Amino acid sequence: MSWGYAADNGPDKWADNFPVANGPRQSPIDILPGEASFDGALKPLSLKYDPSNCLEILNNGHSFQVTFVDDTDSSTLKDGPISGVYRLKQFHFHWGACDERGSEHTVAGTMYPAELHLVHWNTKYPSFGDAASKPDGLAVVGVFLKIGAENANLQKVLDAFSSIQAKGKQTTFAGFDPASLLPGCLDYWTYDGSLTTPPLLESVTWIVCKEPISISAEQMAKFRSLLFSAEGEAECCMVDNYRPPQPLKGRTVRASFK
Ligand SMILES: CCCSc1c(F)c(F)c(S(=O)(=O)NC)c(F)c1F
Ligand SMILES: [Zn+2]
Repeated sequence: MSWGYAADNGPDKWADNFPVANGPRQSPIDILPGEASFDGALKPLSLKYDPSNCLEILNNGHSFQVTFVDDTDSSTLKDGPISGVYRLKQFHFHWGACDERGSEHTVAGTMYPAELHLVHWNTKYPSFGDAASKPDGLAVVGVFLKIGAENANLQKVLDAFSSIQAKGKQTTFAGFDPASLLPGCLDYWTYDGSLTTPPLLESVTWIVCKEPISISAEQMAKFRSLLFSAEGEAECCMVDNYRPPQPLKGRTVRASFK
């Protein structure tokens, strides 16, 4: 049976097939602002995305993701805590069955209803797949979602959900600007971590934005209309697709802000 988020294949079982689940730099973590070290050497994030790189939206059975053409340096992440150029590969979300849970990172124990992940790979390596196995291979920008005003930019993504309700469904999705999902303030925490889904590779420089973006309760409910299950299978709502916080194991979390 493959991994998932249910009792019999969820986060507590992942170590059976992916022993790195108990490794030294696992994600997510609980971020304690009072214990983060301000680092004046950290640069502001430089995110430059080209909406024409946006390719398609798909339900991969664990989340939905929007994938980007990544054969040139037209949608990139630079500066911040990283060196070199990282290319945007895809973005996806994690969310809960109710507004009280759903994010992967927590802030002093506070869970948000959802968390956006923008996945980038280091162009010092020839491909995403190659980078994904290197300690400095990936950089993921995490953005918390909180319940509030309707998010018109996010609505463009939600409007595509009818075409990707079941696992394996995908449809073209063009001209979307992922920068429209970023908060106004790009203050961030950063630490060395991992993918939060199997294979849980310890190759991610995490960049978690302090400021959340807003989503309305109705929009959040729409996330929960997606299915983990494929067409023809017993319907299983796609909810609670988040891994809980993992041990810090001596890692330092740095802050780009005072
Ligand atoms: C080899 C995975 C294909 S790309 C991908 C992904 F699909 C994903 F879901 C996460 S995550 O661990 O869930 N969130 C940080 C990633 F990090 C990724 F890089
Ligand atoms: Zn993720």
